[in-house]
Amino acid sequence: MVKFAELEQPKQVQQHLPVALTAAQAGIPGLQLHPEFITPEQEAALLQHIEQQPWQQLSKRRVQHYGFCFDYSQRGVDAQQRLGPLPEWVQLVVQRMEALPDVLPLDQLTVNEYTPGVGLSAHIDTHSAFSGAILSLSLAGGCIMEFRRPVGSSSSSSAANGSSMTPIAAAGAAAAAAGDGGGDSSSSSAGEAALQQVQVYLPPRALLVMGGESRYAWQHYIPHRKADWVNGQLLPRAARRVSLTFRQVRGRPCACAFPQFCDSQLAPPDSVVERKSHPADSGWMWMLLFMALVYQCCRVEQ
Ligand SMILES: O=C(O)CCC(=O)C(=O)O
Ligand SMILES: [Fe+2]
Repeated sequence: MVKFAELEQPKQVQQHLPVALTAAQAGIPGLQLHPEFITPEQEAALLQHIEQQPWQQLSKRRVQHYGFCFDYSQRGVDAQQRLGPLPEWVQLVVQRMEALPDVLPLDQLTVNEYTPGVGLSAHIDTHSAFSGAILSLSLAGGCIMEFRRPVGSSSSSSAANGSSMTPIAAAGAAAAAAGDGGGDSSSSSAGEAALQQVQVYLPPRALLVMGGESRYAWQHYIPHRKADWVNGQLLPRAARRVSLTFRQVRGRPCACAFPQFCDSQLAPPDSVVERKSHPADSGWMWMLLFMALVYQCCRVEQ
């Protein structure tokens, strides 16, 4: 079973930050943004097909899975459990996506429905679960998607001058390593680490392609809020945003160029991610034990 890394979101609201409307403005290597990738008619047809399929209710949003099932308890997919090919009604779009640079043949689709106020926690889609680029097609509504990664760990300098890139301080950056459950920033051994953060606006019908560094080294997330500030304009979230996330399920370990973020290339999580604090780990516990010992010794002396 392969896992899906999910991390805490930064707490601060950043209304003042510029929001990228194009991939060039975002400046994240490997990121592509294709506005109006589909027509309003194609969007309506996709929504109609989706509406005829059964939804799985999660705590805050509804989802559908095609190709392979996504196991939320494990935050991963079982590559041995194939549901079947992607549905007929999505094939035309899939063919166009597969013609884009960096996109491998796609065999897994997750449909997410977000209502206003609902977002998605920060994560890097698990390296060992999916090969190559991750694609997200937005339907019905738009939202800001935010990207972040620790400053100074970039393998490419092309990101440095991105107009929408802002260094911020946030805790627990090292937990971005693909280990699961490393999101307790207060217990991270990395302490406060500087992050680069980029906000990208995803309008309906736009296709986002996360390839290369943007897929393997940057966390992405959707803030849980009811409106987005986009360059001075407050855009209320639509009644719903439906996203189609396309991926290729990986059959073998990941050998990407970002081992610090790669669960295939890291040692088992216990040895690299600081475990959550246990009472016995605290200095106070040892101090109490020591005092009890001294007390016992003193009593024996008497
Ligand atoms: O809703 C989206 O656009 C992104 C979904 C996503 O990041 C994911 O399913 O891993
Ligand atoms: Fe994702």
